[in-house]
Amino acid sequence: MRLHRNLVFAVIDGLNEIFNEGAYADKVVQKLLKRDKRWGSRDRSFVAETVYDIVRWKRLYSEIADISEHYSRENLWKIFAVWATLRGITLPDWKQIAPTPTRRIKGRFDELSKIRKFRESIPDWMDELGEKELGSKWEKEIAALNEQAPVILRANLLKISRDKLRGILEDENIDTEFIKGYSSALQLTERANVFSTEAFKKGFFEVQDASSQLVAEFLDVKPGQRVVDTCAGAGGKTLHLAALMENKGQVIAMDIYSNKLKELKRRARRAGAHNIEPRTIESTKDIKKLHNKADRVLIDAPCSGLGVLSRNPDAKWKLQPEFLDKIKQTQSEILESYAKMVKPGGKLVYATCSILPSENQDQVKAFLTKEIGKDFTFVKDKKVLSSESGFDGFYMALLERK
Ligand SMILES: C[S@@+](CC[C@H](N)C(=O)[O-])C[C@H]1O[C@@H](n2cnc3c(N)ncnc32)[C@H](O)[C@@H]1O
Repeated sequence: MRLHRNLVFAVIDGLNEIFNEGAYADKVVQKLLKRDKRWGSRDRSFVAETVYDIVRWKRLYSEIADISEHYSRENLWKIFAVWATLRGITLPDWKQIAPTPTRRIKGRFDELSKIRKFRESIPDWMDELGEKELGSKWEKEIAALNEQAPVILRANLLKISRDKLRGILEDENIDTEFIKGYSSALQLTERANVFSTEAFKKGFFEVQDASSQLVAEFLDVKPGQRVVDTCAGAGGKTLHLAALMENKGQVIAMDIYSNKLKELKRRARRAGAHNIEPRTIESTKDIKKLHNKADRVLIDAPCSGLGVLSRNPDAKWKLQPEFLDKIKQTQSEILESYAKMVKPGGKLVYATCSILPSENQDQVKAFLTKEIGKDFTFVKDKKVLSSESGFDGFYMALLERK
Protein backbone atom coordinates (compact mmCIF):
# COMPACT_ATOMS: atom_id res chain seq x y z
CA MET A 1 0.00 0.00 0.00
CA ARG A 2 1.27 3.47 -0.91
CA LEU A 3 0.59 6.21 1.61
CA HIS A 4 -0.85 9.46 0.27
CA ARG A 5 0.32 12.61 1.92
CA ASN A 6 -2.97 14.48 2.12
CA LEU A 7 -4.78 11.45 3.54
CA VAL A 8 -2.17 10.83 6.23
CA PHE A 9 -2.15 14.52 7.16
CA ALA A 10 -5.92 14.35 7.52
CA VAL A 11 -5.50 11.38 9.88
CA ILE A 12 -2.93 13.25 12.00
CA ASP A 13 -5.18 16.34 12.18
CA GLY A 14 -8.10 14.17 13.24
CA LEU A 15 -6.09 12.42 15.95
CA ASN A 16 -4.90 15.77 17.24
CA GLU A 17 -8.51 16.90 17.69
CA ILE A 18 -9.53 13.65 19.37
CA PHE A 19 -6.53 13.22 21.68
CA ASN A 20 -5.82 16.86 22.50
CA GLU A 21 -9.05 18.76 22.10
CA GLY A 22 -11.52 16.23 23.51
CA ALA A 23 -13.44 15.93 20.21
CA TYR A 24 -15.55 12.84 19.54
CA ALA A 25 -14.08 10.45 16.97
CA ASP A 26 -17.32 10.07 14.98
CA LYS A 27 -17.75 13.84 14.64
CA VAL A 28 -14.10 14.31 13.69
CA VAL A 29 -14.26 11.59 11.04
CA GLN A 30 -17.50 13.02 9.64
CA LYS A 31 -15.78 16.41 9.28
CA LEU A 32 -12.58 14.97 7.81
CA LEU A 33 -14.50 13.13 5.12
CA LYS A 34 -15.78 16.44 3.82
CA ARG A 35 -12.29 17.87 3.50
CA ASP A 36 -11.58 17.00 -0.12
CA LYS A 37 -14.28 16.39 -2.70
CA ARG A 38 -11.81 14.55 -4.94
CA TRP A 39 -11.37 11.71 -2.46
CA GLY A 40 -12.87 8.46 -3.67
CA SER A 41 -14.40 5.77 -1.51
CA ARG A 42 -11.01 4.07 -0.88
CA ASP A 43 -9.46 7.35 0.27
CA ARG A 44 -12.39 7.99 2.57
CA SER A 45 -12.22 4.54 4.09
CA PHE A 46 -8.47 4.91 4.60
CA VAL A 47 -9.01 8.11 6.60
CA ALA A 48 -11.95 6.79 8.63
CA GLU A 49 -10.51 3.37 9.35
CA THR A 50 -7.01 4.61 10.21
CA VAL A 51 -8.35 7.20 12.64
CA TYR A 52 -10.58 4.62 14.33
CA ASP A 53 -7.79 2.05 14.40
CA ILE A 54 -5.34 4.39 16.06
CA VAL A 55 -7.95 5.58 18.56
CA ARG A 56 -8.75 1.94 19.37
CA TRP A 57 -5.11 0.95 19.85
CA LYS A 58 -3.95 4.23 21.39
CA ARG A 59 -2.49 2.74 24.55
CA LEU A 60 -0.75 -0.16 22.85
CA TYR A 61 0.77 2.01 20.13
CA SER A 62 1.80 4.69 22.64
CA GLU A 63 3.61 2.09 24.74
CA ILE A 64 5.35 0.73 21.65
CA ALA A 65 6.39 4.23 20.60
CA ASP A 66 7.42 5.11 24.18
CA ILE A 67 5.07 8.03 24.39
CA SER A 68 3.56 9.01 27.69
CA GLU A 69 0.71 11.45 27.95
CA HIS A 70 1.65 14.26 25.62
CA TYR A 71 0.27 13.85 22.11
CA SER A 72 2.26 16.48 20.28
CA ARG A 73 2.22 16.32 16.48
CA GLU A 74 5.64 14.73 16.60
CA ASN A 75 4.28 11.99 18.85
CA LEU A 76 1.20 11.50 16.69
CA TRP A 77 3.52 10.85 13.74
CA LYS A 78 5.39 8.29 15.85
CA ILE A 79 2.12 6.51 16.63
CA PHE A 80 1.18 6.59 12.98
CA ALA A 81 4.54 5.00 12.14
CA VAL A 82 3.78 2.18 14.61
CA TRP A 83 0.36 1.66 13.02
CA ALA A 84 1.88 1.47 9.53
CA THR A 85 4.78 -0.77 10.55
CA LEU A 86 2.52 -3.29 12.26
CA ARG A 87 0.47 -3.47 9.07
CA GLY A 88 3.55 -4.10 6.98
CA ILE A 89 3.24 -0.74 5.16
CA THR A 90 6.51 0.73 3.95
CA LEU A 91 6.98 4.17 5.44
CA PRO A 92 7.62 6.98 2.97
CA ASP A 93 10.59 9.26 3.18
CA TRP A 94 8.76 12.29 4.61
CA LYS A 95 10.39 14.69 7.03
CA GLN A 96 7.58 14.17 9.58
CA ILE A 97 8.41 10.49 9.90
CA ALA A 98 11.51 9.78 11.95
CA PRO A 99 13.54 6.64 11.15
CA THR A 100 11.48 3.81 12.56
CA PRO A 101 13.13 0.57 13.63
CA THR A 102 10.76 -2.13 12.35
CA ARG A 103 12.29 -4.94 14.39
CA ARG A 104 12.09 -3.02 17.63
CA ILE A 105 8.42 -2.18 17.01
CA LYS A 106 7.54 -5.79 16.31
CA GLY A 107 9.52 -6.96 19.33
CA ARG A 108 7.76 -4.49 21.65
CA PHE A 109 4.42 -5.55 20.18
CA ASP A 110 5.09 -9.22 20.97
CA GLU A 111 6.27 -8.38 24.47
CA LEU A 112 3.32 -6.09 25.32
CA SER A 113 0.80 -8.49 23.82
CA LYS A 114 1.42 -10.80 26.79
CA ILE A 115 -0.28 -8.32 29.13
CA ARG A 116 -4.02 -7.91 28.62
CA LYS A 117 -4.35 -4.18 29.39
CA PHE A 118 -1.72 -3.45 26.75
CA ARG A 119 -2.78 -6.11 24.27
CA GLU A 120 -6.39 -4.94 24.38
CA SER A 121 -5.31 -1.33 24.75
CA ILE A 122 -7.46 -0.26 27.69
CA PRO A 123 -6.92 1.82 30.84
CA ASP A 124 -5.90 -0.08 34.00
CA TRP A 125 -9.15 0.76 35.80
CA MET A 126 -11.26 -0.61 32.94
CA ASP A 127 -9.36 -3.87 32.86
CA GLU A 128 -9.74 -4.28 36.62
CA LEU A 129 -13.45 -3.43 36.51
CA GLY A 130 -14.12 -5.77 33.59
CA GLU A 131 -12.46 -8.65 35.40
CA LYS A 132 -14.23 -7.86 38.67
CA GLU A 133 -17.66 -7.75 37.01
CA LEU A 134 -17.39 -10.38 34.28
CA GLY A 135 -14.73 -12.72 35.68
CA SER A 136 -13.39 -15.17 33.12
CA LYS A 137 -15.72 -13.83 30.40
CA TRP A 138 -13.93 -10.46 30.34
CA GLU A 139 -10.93 -11.70 28.37
CA LYS A 140 -13.00 -12.79 25.37
CA GLU A 141 -15.40 -9.89 25.71
CA ILE A 142 -12.83 -7.12 25.56
CA ALA A 143 -11.18 -8.84 22.59
CA ALA A 144 -14.55 -8.88 20.80
CA LEU A 145 -15.15 -5.22 21.68
CA ASN A 146 -11.90 -4.36 19.92
CA GLU A 147 -13.14 -5.78 16.62
CA GLN A 148 -14.49 -3.41 14.01
CA ALA A 149 -18.30 -3.40 14.25
CA PRO A 150 -20.25 -4.66 11.23
CA VAL A 151 -22.70 -2.34 9.49
CA ILE A 152 -26.26 -3.47 10.21
CA LEU A 153 -29.45 -2.01 8.83
CA ARG A 154 -32.99 -2.27 10.12
CA ALA A 155 -35.54 -2.44 7.34
CA ASN A 156 -38.31 0.07 7.98
CA LEU A 157 -41.33 -2.20 7.72
CA LEU A 158 -43.60 0.86 7.58
CA LYS A 159 -42.30 1.40 4.05
CA ILE A 160 -40.75 -1.78 2.73
CA SER A 161 -40.16 -5.46 3.41
CA ARG A 162 -36.69 -6.71 4.24
CA ASP A 163 -36.59 -8.79 1.04
CA LYS A 164 -37.47 -5.83 -1.17
CA LEU A 165 -34.95 -3.62 0.57
CA ARG A 166 -32.26 -6.20 -0.06
CA GLY A 167 -33.04 -6.16 -3.79
CA ILE A 168 -33.06 -2.36 -3.97
CA LEU A 169 -29.71 -2.13 -2.23
CA GLU A 170 -28.29 -4.76 -4.53
CA ASP A 171 -29.29 -2.53 -7.46
CA GLU A 172 -27.25 0.22 -5.78
CA ASN A 173 -24.30 -2.21 -5.56
CA ILE A 174 -24.66 -2.84 -1.83
CA ASP A 175 -24.77 -6.51 -0.92
CA THR A 176 -26.38 -7.58 2.31
CA GLU A 177 -27.24 -10.77 4.17
CA PHE A 178 -30.07 -11.73 6.51
CA ILE A 179 -29.12 -12.43 10.10
CA LYS A 180 -30.81 -15.45 11.64
CA GLY A 181 -32.90 -14.52 14.66
CA TYR A 182 -33.16 -10.81 13.80
CA SER A 183 -36.35 -10.26 11.87
CA SER A 184 -35.71 -6.82 10.35
CA ALA A 185 -31.92 -6.83 10.09
CA LEU A 186 -29.62 -6.82 7.06
CA GLN A 187 -25.85 -7.02 7.42
CA LEU A 188 -23.59 -5.42 4.82
CA THR A 189 -21.12 -7.90 3.39
CA GLU A 190 -18.71 -5.04 2.69
CA ARG A 191 -18.57 -1.56 4.23
CA ALA A 192 -20.28 1.13 2.14
CA ASN A 193 -21.64 4.60 2.61
CA VAL A 194 -25.29 3.67 2.95
CA PHE A 195 -26.38 7.20 3.81
CA SER A 196 -25.88 8.35 0.25
CA THR A 197 -28.28 5.74 -1.18
CA GLU A 198 -31.73 6.57 -2.53
CA ALA A 199 -33.11 3.85 -0.27
CA PHE A 200 -31.88 5.73 2.80
CA LYS A 201 -33.25 9.06 1.60
CA LYS A 202 -36.63 7.43 1.08
CA GLY A 203 -36.63 6.14 4.66
CA PHE A 204 -36.46 2.46 3.76
CA PHE A 205 -33.97 1.67 6.53
CA GLU A 206 -32.07 2.91 9.56
CA VAL A 207 -28.54 1.95 10.55
CA GLN A 208 -28.98 0.11 13.85
CA ASP A 209 -26.92 -2.65 15.45
CA ALA A 210 -28.52 -6.08 15.61
CA SER A 211 -28.48 -6.19 19.45
CA SER A 212 -30.16 -2.81 19.61
CA GLN A 213 -32.89 -4.17 17.33
CA LEU A 214 -33.82 -6.69 20.02
CA VAL A 215 -34.87 -4.03 22.52
CA ALA A 216 -38.10 -2.70 20.97
CA GLU A 217 -39.18 -6.28 20.26
CA PHE A 218 -38.58 -7.19 23.90
CA LEU A 219 -41.21 -4.63 24.96
CA ASP A 220 -43.95 -6.64 23.25
CA VAL A 221 -45.84 -3.62 21.87
CA LYS A 222 -49.15 -3.85 20.01
CA PRO A 223 -50.73 -1.46 17.48
CA GLY A 224 -53.00 1.04 19.26
CA GLN A 225 -51.16 1.07 22.58
CA ARG A 226 -49.74 4.08 24.40
CA VAL A 227 -46.00 3.57 24.67
CA VAL A 228 -43.54 5.89 26.40
CA ASP A 229 -39.91 5.80 25.26
CA THR A 230 -38.42 7.68 28.21
CA CYS A 231 -34.80 8.09 27.08
CA ALA A 232 -35.49 8.37 23.37
CA GLY A 233 -32.42 10.36 22.29
CA ALA A 234 -32.38 10.68 18.52
CA GLY A 235 -34.93 7.89 18.31
CA GLY A 236 -33.21 4.70 17.19
CA LYS A 237 -35.62 2.58 19.21
CA THR A 238 -38.57 4.97 18.98
CA LEU A 239 -38.67 4.49 15.22
CA HIS A 240 -38.55 0.73 15.64
CA LEU A 241 -41.40 0.88 18.17
CA ALA A 242 -43.50 2.95 15.76
CA ALA A 243 -42.90 0.36 13.03
CA LEU A 244 -43.82 -2.54 15.30
CA MET A 245 -47.03 -0.66 16.18
CA GLU A 246 -47.76 -0.24 12.47
CA ASN A 247 -48.13 3.50 13.03
CA LYS A 248 -51.19 2.92 15.24
CA GLY A 249 -51.50 4.20 18.79
CA GLN A 250 -49.02 6.62 20.32
CA VAL A 251 -45.31 6.64 21.09
CA ILE A 252 -44.37 9.46 23.46
CA ALA A 253 -40.65 10.03 22.94
CA MET A 254 -39.03 11.76 25.90
CA ASP A 255 -35.54 12.98 26.66
CA ILE A 256 -33.97 15.74 28.72
CA TYR A 257 -32.27 17.14 25.59
CA SER A 258 -34.56 18.82 23.09
CA ASN A 259 -31.88 18.89 20.36
CA LYS A 260 -31.86 15.09 20.31
CA LEU A 261 -35.64 15.05 19.97
CA LYS A 262 -35.37 17.50 17.08
CA GLU A 263 -33.21 14.99 15.25
CA LEU A 264 -35.72 12.30 16.16
CA LYS A 265 -38.49 14.35 14.52
CA ARG A 266 -36.46 14.62 11.32
CA ARG A 267 -35.82 10.90 11.26
CA ALA A 268 -39.49 10.13 11.98
CA ARG A 269 -40.53 12.23 8.97
CA ARG A 270 -38.13 10.36 6.73
CA ALA A 271 -39.31 7.01 8.11
CA GLY A 272 -42.99 7.89 7.65
CA ALA A 273 -43.64 7.26 11.36
CA HIS A 274 -46.70 9.34 12.22
CA ASN A 275 -47.56 8.16 15.72
CA ILE A 276 -44.58 9.69 17.55
CA GLU A 277 -44.96 12.62 19.93
CA PRO A 278 -41.64 14.06 21.15
CA ARG A 279 -41.72 15.66 24.62
CA THR A 280 -38.75 17.23 26.33
CA ILE A 281 -38.56 16.47 30.05
CA GLU A 282 -38.37 19.86 31.73
CA SER A 283 -39.31 18.80 35.24
CA THR A 284 -40.75 15.91 37.24
CA LYS A 285 -44.20 17.27 36.33
CA ASP A 286 -43.79 15.91 32.81
CA ILE A 287 -43.35 12.44 34.29
CA LYS A 288 -46.10 12.76 36.90
CA LYS A 289 -48.65 13.63 34.20
CA LEU A 290 -48.11 10.17 32.78
CA HIS A 291 -48.28 8.18 36.02
CA ASN A 292 -50.28 4.95 35.50
CA LYS A 293 -51.03 5.94 31.90
CA ALA A 294 -48.73 3.83 29.70
CA ASP A 295 -49.31 0.32 28.36
CA ARG A 296 -45.59 0.05 27.77
CA VAL A 297 -42.56 1.99 28.99
CA LEU A 298 -39.07 1.72 27.59
CA ILE A 299 -36.14 2.93 29.68
CA ASP A 300 -33.14 2.82 27.34
CA ALA A 301 -31.01 4.21 30.12
CA PRO A 302 -27.90 6.37 29.82
CA CYS A 303 -24.96 4.08 30.60
CA SER A 304 -21.21 3.55 30.36
CA GLY A 305 -21.55 2.38 26.74
CA LEU A 306 -19.08 -0.43 27.48
CA GLY A 307 -21.06 -2.74 25.22
CA VAL A 308 -20.51 -0.53 22.18
CA LEU A 309 -16.75 0.03 22.32
CA SER A 310 -16.42 -1.47 18.84
CA ARG A 311 -18.41 1.44 17.51
CA ASN A 312 -17.05 4.09 19.87
CA PRO A 313 -13.45 3.15 20.68
CA ASP A 314 -12.73 6.64 22.00
CA ALA A 315 -15.02 5.87 24.96
CA LYS A 316 -12.05 3.86 26.32
CA TRP A 317 -10.25 7.13 26.90
CA LYS A 318 -13.17 9.45 27.61
CA LEU A 319 -14.91 7.28 30.19
CA GLN A 320 -13.88 7.85 33.82
CA PRO A 321 -14.67 5.70 36.88
CA GLU A 322 -16.35 8.72 38.56
CA PHE A 323 -18.73 9.03 35.62
CA LEU A 324 -19.67 5.40 36.04
CA ASP A 325 -20.64 5.94 39.69
CA LYS A 326 -22.73 8.95 38.69
CA ILE A 327 -24.47 7.20 35.82
CA LYS A 328 -25.41 4.23 37.99
CA GLN A 329 -27.07 6.64 40.43
CA THR A 330 -28.98 8.20 37.49
CA GLN A 331 -30.04 4.74 36.26
CA SER A 332 -31.43 3.85 39.65
CA GLU A 333 -33.31 7.18 39.98
CA ILE A 334 -34.70 6.97 36.44
CA LEU A 335 -35.91 3.42 36.95
CA GLU A 336 -37.66 4.29 40.19
CA SER A 337 -39.26 7.44 38.82
CA TYR A 338 -40.22 6.39 35.26
CA ALA A 339 -41.63 2.98 36.26
CA LYS A 340 -44.57 4.86 37.74
CA MET A 341 -45.77 5.67 34.22
CA VAL A 342 -46.65 2.00 33.61
CA LYS A 343 -50.31 1.27 34.23
CA PRO A 344 -51.42 -1.85 36.10
CA GLY A 345 -51.03 -4.81 33.76
CA GLY A 346 -48.58 -2.82 31.61
CA LYS A 347 -44.98 -3.71 30.84
CA LEU A 348 -41.59 -2.07 31.28
CA VAL A 349 -38.25 -2.72 29.61
CA TYR A 350 -35.05 -1.50 31.23
CA ALA A 351 -32.17 -1.62 28.75
CA THR A 352 -28.55 -0.48 28.47
CA CYS A 353 -25.73 -0.85 25.98
CA SER A 354 -23.48 -1.95 28.81
CA ILE A 355 -22.13 -5.38 29.68
CA LEU A 356 -21.58 -4.62 33.37
CA PRO A 357 -23.90 -6.45 35.78
CA SER A 358 -23.75 -3.39 38.08
CA GLU A 359 -25.53 -1.32 35.41
CA ASN A 360 -27.85 -4.14 34.40
CA GLN A 361 -29.25 -7.02 36.43
CA ASP A 362 -28.05 -5.48 39.72
CA GLN A 363 -30.04 -2.32 38.96
CA VAL A 364 -33.14 -4.36 38.22
CA LYS A 365 -32.70 -6.44 41.39
CA ALA A 366 -32.32 -3.30 43.50
CA PHE A 367 -35.38 -1.73 41.82
CA LEU A 368 -37.55 -4.73 42.66
CA THR A 369 -36.89 -4.19 46.38
CA LYS A 370 -38.04 -0.54 46.29
CA GLU A 371 -41.62 0.49 47.11
CA ILE A 372 -42.64 0.96 43.46
CA GLY A 373 -40.55 -2.07 42.46
CA LYS A 374 -42.71 -4.31 44.65
CA ASP A 375 -45.59 -3.54 42.25
CA PHE A 376 -43.67 -5.27 39.45
CA THR A 377 -42.83 -8.85 38.62
CA PHE A 378 -39.70 -9.81 36.78
CA VAL A 379 -40.60 -11.58 33.52
CA LYS A 380 -37.25 -12.23 31.80
CA ASP A 381 -33.98 -10.63 30.82
CA LYS A 382 -31.35 -10.98 28.10
CA LYS A 383 -27.64 -10.41 28.56
CA VAL A 384 -26.04 -9.94 25.16
CA LEU A 385 -22.26 -10.25 25.11
CA SER A 386 -20.39 -9.14 22.04
CA SER A 387 -18.13 -12.21 22.24
CA GLU A 388 -21.16 -14.51 22.04
CA SER A 389 -23.42 -12.64 19.61
CA GLY A 390 -20.91 -10.96 17.29
CA PHE A 391 -22.85 -7.70 17.78
CA ASP A 392 -22.96 -4.95 20.41
CA GLY A 393 -23.11 -5.81 24.10
CA PHE A 394 -26.56 -5.07 25.48
CA TYR A 395 -28.85 -5.82 28.39
CA MET A 396 -32.63 -5.80 28.52
CA ALA A 397 -35.07 -6.80 31.26
CA LEU A 398 -38.83 -7.12 30.95
CA LEU A 399 -40.98 -6.37 34.00
CA GLU A 400 -44.75 -6.38 34.37
CA ARG A 401 -46.81 -4.18 36.66
CA LYS A 402 -49.23 -6.13 38.83
C1 LIG B 1 -28.75 5.16 25.56
S1 LIG B 1 -29.18 6.77 25.11
C2 LIG B 1 -30.66 6.55 24.23
C3 LIG B 1 -30.52 6.03 22.84
C4 LIG B 1 -31.85 5.99 22.10
N1 LIG B 1 -32.90 5.38 22.86
C5 LIG B 1 -31.71 5.28 20.77
O1 LIG B 1 -32.17 4.14 20.64
O2 LIG B 1 -31.15 5.88 19.86
C6 LIG B 1 -29.77 7.44 26.61
C7 LIG B 1 -30.54 8.73 26.47
O3 LIG B 1 -30.97 9.10 27.77
C8 LIG B 1 -31.02 10.51 27.83
N2 LIG B 1 -31.09 10.88 29.24
C9 LIG B 1 -30.10 11.12 30.13
N3 LIG B 1 -30.60 11.38 31.34
C10 LIG B 1 -31.96 11.31 31.23
C11 LIG B 1 -33.03 11.49 32.12
N4 LIG B 1 -32.83 11.81 33.39
N5 LIG B 1 -34.28 11.34 31.65
C12 LIG B 1 -34.50 11.02 30.34
N6 LIG B 1 -33.53 10.85 29.45
C13 LIG B 1 -32.26 10.99 29.89
C14 LIG B 1 -29.78 10.94 27.08
O4 LIG B 1 -29.92 12.25 26.60
C15 LIG B 1 -29.72 9.90 25.96
O5 LIG B 1 -30.34 10.39 24.80
